[in-house]
This record gives sequence, structure tokens and C-alpha cells, in this order.
Amino acid sequence: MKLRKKMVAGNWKMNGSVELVNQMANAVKAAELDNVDVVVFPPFPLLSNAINTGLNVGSQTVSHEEAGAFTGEVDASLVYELGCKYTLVGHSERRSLYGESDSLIAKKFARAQSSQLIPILCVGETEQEREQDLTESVISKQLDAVIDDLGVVSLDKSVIAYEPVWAIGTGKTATPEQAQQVHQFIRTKIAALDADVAQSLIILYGGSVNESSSELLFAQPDIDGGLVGGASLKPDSFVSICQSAQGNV
Ligand SMILES: O=C(CO)COP(=O)(O)O
Repeated sequence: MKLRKKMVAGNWKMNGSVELVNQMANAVKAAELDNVDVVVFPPFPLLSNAINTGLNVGSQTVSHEEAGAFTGEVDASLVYELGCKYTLVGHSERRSLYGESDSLIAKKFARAQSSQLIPILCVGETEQEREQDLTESVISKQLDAVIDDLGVVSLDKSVIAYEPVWAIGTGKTATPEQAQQVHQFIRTKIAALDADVAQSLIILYGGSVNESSSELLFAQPDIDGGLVGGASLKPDSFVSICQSAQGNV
């Protein structure tokens, strides 16, 4: 059975500075995190700085279009050419604040992969959907948008991030059991279509992860690491979250 390597991703959202890039790079290097894939997602203008420090870097979004007359959009192939390895797609803030639909997100996912970027597909339910017992159907629909368009094998070169909307930026982390339940649901759903893809798929948890909650979350059998927002802006906190993943290989 193939062992999945842990991954910790830091989504800086619209935060950060050249100074923070340098501090983060120094902190990550000093920690010698060999058994965990550490990736940072700073805003576009900081991508080159971050790449030049030797950090693994991804973009927070890409356009679903190829290069052309799309003012303000950023082409996935340019992001790859700069040296990024990953891009987030379908973050809940993109879905709710910028109206990104499942079908647009599937197009971005495809565009990322055809540009050799690894898409990290973000899925998750709102508080209201959880209360109405709709968590699994919401997540199924979000996954199916990609699976129906591109086939289950497209998930082979991707990462899934389960980010319950009610846990993002609220300090209300999902309990390890709540998160594990959804991660297991995702892996089982995909295993029904392709057992090998499901077995090797990295599924991250995101939503108020911090250095106190990360260890137990990452110890769950279907949680392969984290997608960290607020705590990824503090080098000490981020490194200690990465260390808790390293201890949970
Ligand atoms: O949205 C997130 C990461 O993509 C999570 O953000 P917080 O860790 O700040 O809750």
C-alpha cells in the first residue's frame, strides 16, 4: 500500500509582504521539514519572491481561460512558468465572494492541470447545510463537477481540501472526528470509482487549524495534512503546524 506523504499548505489570502516571505522561508528552512510537503500560497505579486527563496509555492487561483484579452486575470501556464507547482481552485471565498460556480471551478481545475499545475480543489459545507444534514450531498456535488467533466483519473494529479465554511476564520475548528468523517466519506466516494486514485489522494483539512489543533487532526487516518489560513501568516505557528504533520507520517 502506498503511504501518503503529509502536506501542509499556507493560504495567505490577501495578506503578506516581501518581509514575511523572507521570514517564512528562513523559518521553514531552519525546521528541516523533510517528511512533509510544505507549500505557501502568497498573493500573486509575491510569487516570484517566494519562489526565489526555494519555498514550494502555489497561486490562490488561476483563470479558466488561456492567455488573451481577460484584464486582471492570471493564466495558469504563466504561474507554472514562474515556478509554482500548485494552485488552489474553488476556495469558499472565491465561491461566495466572487460567484465562482462548480462548472467554472471544474474549468479552472482542467486549465491548471493542462498547465502542469497541481490543483488543490477546495470543498466544504456552510453551517446551515451541516445543520440540515446536507454535508455529504454538498461535497458530492462539488466533487462531481470535476469528476463528471474530467473523469475520476483527473483526481490523480490533484489534492482535495475539505474546508467547512463554518470553520474558516472563525476559530471553530472541526473536531478530529467531524473532519475524519467527511474525509472518509470523500475517500470512500472516490474509491467506489477508482480504488488506486482514492488510496493515493491527499486530502487536507482546513478551517481554523492552529498549533494546538493540528496534531490530533493530522493523526486521523484520512487526514493527510492541512490548508492553513490565519496561522500560516505567523512563521512560528506555521512551522509548528508543519512539525505536527511531520510527526504523523
Ligand atoms: O480558508 C482557509 C485556508 O484556505 C482557512 O483559514 P483559517 O485557517 O484562517 O480558518
